[in-house]
Amino acid sequence: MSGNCGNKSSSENQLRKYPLKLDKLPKLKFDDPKLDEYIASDEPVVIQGCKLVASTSKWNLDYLNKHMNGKYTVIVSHNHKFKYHDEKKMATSKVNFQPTTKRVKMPFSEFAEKVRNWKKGDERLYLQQVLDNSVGKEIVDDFLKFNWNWITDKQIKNNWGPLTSNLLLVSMEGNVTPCHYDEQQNFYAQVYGVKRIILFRPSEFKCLYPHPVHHPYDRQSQVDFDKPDYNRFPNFRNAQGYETYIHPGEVLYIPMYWFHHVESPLKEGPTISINFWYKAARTEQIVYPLKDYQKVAIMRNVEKMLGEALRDTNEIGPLLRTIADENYF
Ligand SMILES: C[C@@H](CC(=O)O)C(=O)C(=O)O
Ligand SMILES: [Zn+2]
Repeated sequence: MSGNCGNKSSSENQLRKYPLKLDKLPKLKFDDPKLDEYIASDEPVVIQGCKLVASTSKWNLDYLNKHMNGKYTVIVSHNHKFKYHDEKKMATSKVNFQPTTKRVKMPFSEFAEKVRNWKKGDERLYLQQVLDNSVGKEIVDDFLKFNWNWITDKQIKNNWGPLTSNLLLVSMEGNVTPCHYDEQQNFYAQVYGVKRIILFRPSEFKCLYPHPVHHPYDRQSQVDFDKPDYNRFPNFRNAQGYETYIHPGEVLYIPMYWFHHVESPLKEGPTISINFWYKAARTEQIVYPLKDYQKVAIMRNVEKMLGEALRDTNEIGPLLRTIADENYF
């Protein structure tokens, strides 16, 4: 792998430039008493030394190639962006939607070979495989040796729901997962290489313009960070975000509903990460004032309810404008 991943400056000049004001995220040791306060208050933080995925310290492309002998989910993109689309919503969506990526099943050996021999102009690949028993015995053994005590302690302490999945993420250098939010809590563990993650509070919703709920790009920002359209998205100029670079062994807590943009540095080889998605805690008692993510959840429910009531999702926008329009009040 070229470049010195440990040196942030080598990663920095391998990064794409965005017109954003970004503060640094805190990095805390796993036994820092402040850590649990961050997680309990849905604030992102990088955790060091928790050894969550210490059993993957020997993982690299060769090791995975040796022990993953099946076919795995690989996303293919004709550019560096891997914007997620909901295939179920493609079927029901009223918009003329053309996805920019496709999802294929590919032997790991073919994936590794294409990554190694990639040249400018080739399609880009991003392996995104749910860790299940389709991977080899050694990988399962490594999985069983994750620091489940540590992460289960966090799950219970914060009253989270069940672990829904672990996604194994093997990215080519330079790949980008554009800005989006998820509705689950996420411990994002870095295994190999350095990854850059830019995050925004749920309250930055107005600056990031996520697609409508019924759109296949639901939860994804409409703003192209590489060339923002300020006429359509003027508030993007005021987006206030955070940035961090996570190194092997570090774990980033990405709170649910926080927007995040993830990228692998341009010329530092493939990166490997594993995420841990947990269902959110059930809201026992509603406390006012509501949190910003609760307001995003309410907006989502209004869109869903209107979609059901109106049937034609093209009518949701005009009806909301009628309600919001000052002529009405
Ligand atoms: C898939 C991942 C992004 C990436 O690793 O490229 C992500 O968005 C998440 O774990 O919530
Ligand atoms: Zn995500």
